[in-house]
Amino acid sequence: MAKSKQISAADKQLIFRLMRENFDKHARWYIGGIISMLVIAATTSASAWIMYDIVKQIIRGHDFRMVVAVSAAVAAIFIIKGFASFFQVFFLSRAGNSIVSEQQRKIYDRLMQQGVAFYQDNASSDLLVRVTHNANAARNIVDIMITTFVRDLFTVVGLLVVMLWQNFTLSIAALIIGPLAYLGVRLILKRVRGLMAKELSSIGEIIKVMQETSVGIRVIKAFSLEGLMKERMNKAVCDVERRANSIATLEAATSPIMETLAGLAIAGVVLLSGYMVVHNIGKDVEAQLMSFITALLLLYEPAKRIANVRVKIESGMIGVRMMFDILDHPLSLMEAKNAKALPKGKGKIEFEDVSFSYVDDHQVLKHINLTFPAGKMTALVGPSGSGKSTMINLMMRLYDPQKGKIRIDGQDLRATTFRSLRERMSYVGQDTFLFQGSVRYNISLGKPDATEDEIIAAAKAANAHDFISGLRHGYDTNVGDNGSNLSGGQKQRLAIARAMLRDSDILILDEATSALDSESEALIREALERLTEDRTTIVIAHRLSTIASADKIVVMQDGEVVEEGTQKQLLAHRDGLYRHLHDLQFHTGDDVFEDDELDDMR
Ligand SMILES: Nc1ncnc2c1ncn2[C@@H]1O[C@H](COP(=O)(O)OP(=O)(O)OP(=O)(O)O)[C@@H](O)[C@H]1O
Repeated sequence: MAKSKQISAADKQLIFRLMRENFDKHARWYIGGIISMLVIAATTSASAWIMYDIVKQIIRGHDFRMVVAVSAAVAAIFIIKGFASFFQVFFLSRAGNSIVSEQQRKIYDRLMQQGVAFYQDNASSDLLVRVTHNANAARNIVDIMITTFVRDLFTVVGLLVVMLWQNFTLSIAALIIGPLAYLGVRLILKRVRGLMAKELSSIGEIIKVMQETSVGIRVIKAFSLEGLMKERMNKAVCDVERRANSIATLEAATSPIMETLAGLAIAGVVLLSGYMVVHNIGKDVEAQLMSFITALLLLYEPAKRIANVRVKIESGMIGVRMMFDILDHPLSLMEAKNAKALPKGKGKIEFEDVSFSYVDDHQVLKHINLTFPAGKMTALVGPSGSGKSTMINLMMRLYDPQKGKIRIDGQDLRATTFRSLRERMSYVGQDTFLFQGSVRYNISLGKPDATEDEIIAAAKAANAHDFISGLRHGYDTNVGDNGSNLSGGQKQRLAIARAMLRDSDILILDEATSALDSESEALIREALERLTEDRTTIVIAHRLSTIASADKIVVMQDGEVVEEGTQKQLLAHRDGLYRHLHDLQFHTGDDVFEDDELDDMR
């Protein structure tokens, strides 16, 4: 962490970058805001200056017209200042709100570019804090920088000119407190930094507990984990409360320091000026002193804000740093500069000597050489952890293999644009994810410009139309949070309808392992048969029916392909792994096997 003495060079660069990136876009608002602030600074100084004329006219004035002119000037100064304050807020809040939305868009765009690996390394609660809190921190820093260094600084300079002009000796006496105030604030800075970082991580923990509660509520209830969750939440909430208190105390601690110093300075000035009046030193001394003391009193607030600016910047910089961390985080998966679209083809997929590991010391796939024939169904089978899902992850280019090549219709995936690759594929997974919205919306995600007829045809082909028609609002029924208003089998059929609508020539299917009731299972099986027809299909197969209808079966073990062939060929291998897996399932009487299918297989 940087020393407390100065804002670190890295932070200065970030602030500069933040200002540069945001100033151009919102120049109109900022220029309006800056002009308003200059007017505020000028009118504030003028209001101190005019005290001289007020006192002079009242005490010694013989010309009533001058008195009228002075009072008109006073009114004008205050009216102008009032309008300038309005425009300052008007312009700066527009710029500020626009910065927040701009930064949030930028962060989200960057997150969208990141590969799956990034999301595994970063907790979603942490990302949430970054999108919500940190974008606001960026706005605050820009606001603080501009108001402090334009409005407050110019006000202070204007008032200092008034003071020096009115009485040089008193000015020097009063200004001795400046360096003392600076020393006082420095003491506070260091602690604020550490506390802010900790407070943010506690806020992240609150969000994490809340997310886990919402997603895992069934498990929490079933295992009576309410107490445990409450304890976690309580701890996080207390941490935030404690740190917020400490930060507030520290920020407030600048007040007694500043008030004491200001009190001493003003008392000193009163003493000195009293002496001058008593001994009649100087011309129009009373008028001068009124103007001087007004300027000194007006100086206090902006000077305090300037002295405090580092504490404020320190607090905000934690969020800004976190924001730039995300914006500058290298992309885990990049599209090649000269990437080409994947041309329409039959959908043949080849793995050539592919090796892959998620983490350095654990190789998950080892030298895979394999072809998935175009227009045919290939089933991947093998024990849990053998690498089946990883094969699919690589095929969709969610990760890149460390070694070897994957080609679709002869084109290397690394030389292919993400969009064209993903457009050629549909994916139906074990856990169907549904987005907040209607049934229609969720199906249409397969092809956003689909017509109503196409959506209904896809739902019919997926055996989903009947149940959808029976829902309260038919296709307009809201599916709830991640489809919570639908059953597992219904959700799966919606996913199949989505893939039907997409009508891509490669289909990737991760079959559900969880048991469905037999009617649901039959409907899904029938829908899948329709979906997989004449498509290159790669399926992680758990059901015997799927394996039996596959054109090719690939058996995996410990990241290697140990057998491949048709069902018949593999069963003929008495000592083969497939034969072993098959016998194991058969003898356990797993209900996914049906007698007639087993007879067929033999
Ligand atoms: N994101 C990840 N980070 C690190 N290791 C992972 C990750 N995903 C999977 N693995 C590891 O890679 C290996 C292969 O996992 P994979 O999910 O491909 O197996 P699988 O055959 O699909 O298993 P299952 O049938 O249980 O789904 C396992 O040892 C697993 O622990």
